[in-house]
Amino acid sequence: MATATIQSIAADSVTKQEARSTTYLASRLAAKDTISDADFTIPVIDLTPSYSQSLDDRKSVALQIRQACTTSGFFYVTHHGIPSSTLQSILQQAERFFKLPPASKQDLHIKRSKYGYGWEPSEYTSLAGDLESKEGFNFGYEEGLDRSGGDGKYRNLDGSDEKANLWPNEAVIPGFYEGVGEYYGAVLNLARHMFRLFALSLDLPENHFDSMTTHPGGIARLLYYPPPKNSQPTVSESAQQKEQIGLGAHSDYECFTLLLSSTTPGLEILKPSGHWHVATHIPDAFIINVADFMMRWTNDVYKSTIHRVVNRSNQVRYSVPFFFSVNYEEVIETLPTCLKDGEKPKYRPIGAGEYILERLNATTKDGAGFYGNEEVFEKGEA
Ligand SMILES: O=C(O)CCC(=O)C(=O)O
Ligand SMILES: [Fe+2]
Repeated sequence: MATATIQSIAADSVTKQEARSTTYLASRLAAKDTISDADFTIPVIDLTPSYSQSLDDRKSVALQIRQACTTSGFFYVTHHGIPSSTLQSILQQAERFFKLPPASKQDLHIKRSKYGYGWEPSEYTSLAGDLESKEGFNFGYEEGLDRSGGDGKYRNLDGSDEKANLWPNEAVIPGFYEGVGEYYGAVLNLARHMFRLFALSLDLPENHFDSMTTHPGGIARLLYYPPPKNSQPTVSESAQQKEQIGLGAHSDYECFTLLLSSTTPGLEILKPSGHWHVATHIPDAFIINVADFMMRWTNDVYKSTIHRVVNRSNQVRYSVPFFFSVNYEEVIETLPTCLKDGEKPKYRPIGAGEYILERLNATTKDGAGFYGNEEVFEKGEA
């Protein structure tokens, strides 16, 4: 089993330090990982048995999840129950959104949000100091998007209860909210199902996380990656300076991410050797990866792995990550099943919303956040 640790983070260190994106990234890159590239696989997990009445069938899927989460931290899922038409239609909504004239997107600018919601123009936000070519649209959980109807208790990342999403006007892009809602509702259901499998995979009762995901954090993004401006981009390491970064190297913040993308490849996952693995596109599959909050919760038993996006093709790439968390007011402590006899937790208890907001703001200049800020990172200071 891999033994990567985040060396710079002591048990009770403040998360402000941990959160700083370049510091965090550097510490993760410096962490020693004992698995080899040969053990670094991104398995394809067929979810069919996870819907079986038999607990043993469900546990067989959980075991595969555990294997992936303790090594590469990434896996594909197929036969997840979301119709292909729903997947295609959210990618079409993304295409429609990004084709809107910039003037229609200005009202939704991310600088109008305290939580990083709304429209991110190209080269506006950055995860690792790179000028990122991607354009994005971010939104969070709201009850209207939850097929379970929710329980009326949703709170924003900072505990407030105002409505925080920034939606385009229906007249500007008719059917957008409904289309996004169809997808969000479906992926939220799948995420709750996955959490039950995660519970089994961690030797916990299957319903362990259910009560923590009744009005959960669930930030989704529509992302657009233009083809590179350079004429002949190449995957060779020597040509790295020619790469046009779509989304800088990072690990995700929440519990786990479900990623849908168009057929254009671009997702690159950092292997133990330091080389990038270019993820293959599998039609109708999701890529799921462990995120930092889950890594922390499991005392590093589950790995969140660094990844980035570089579009090396001459086609546009669209993607729709969904970052799943628990109810933001939950305070989490290391899961007991992740501690060996006598082992101490590496991390202090922390609130889910508090942690994610700090990580989000840490990607901005002086940690000031996006709200009201015209410039959110120092361009050219990688
Ligand atoms: O667009 C992708 O393929 C990945 C996006 C991603 O890693 C993110 O938004 O955190
Ligand atoms: Fe990511």
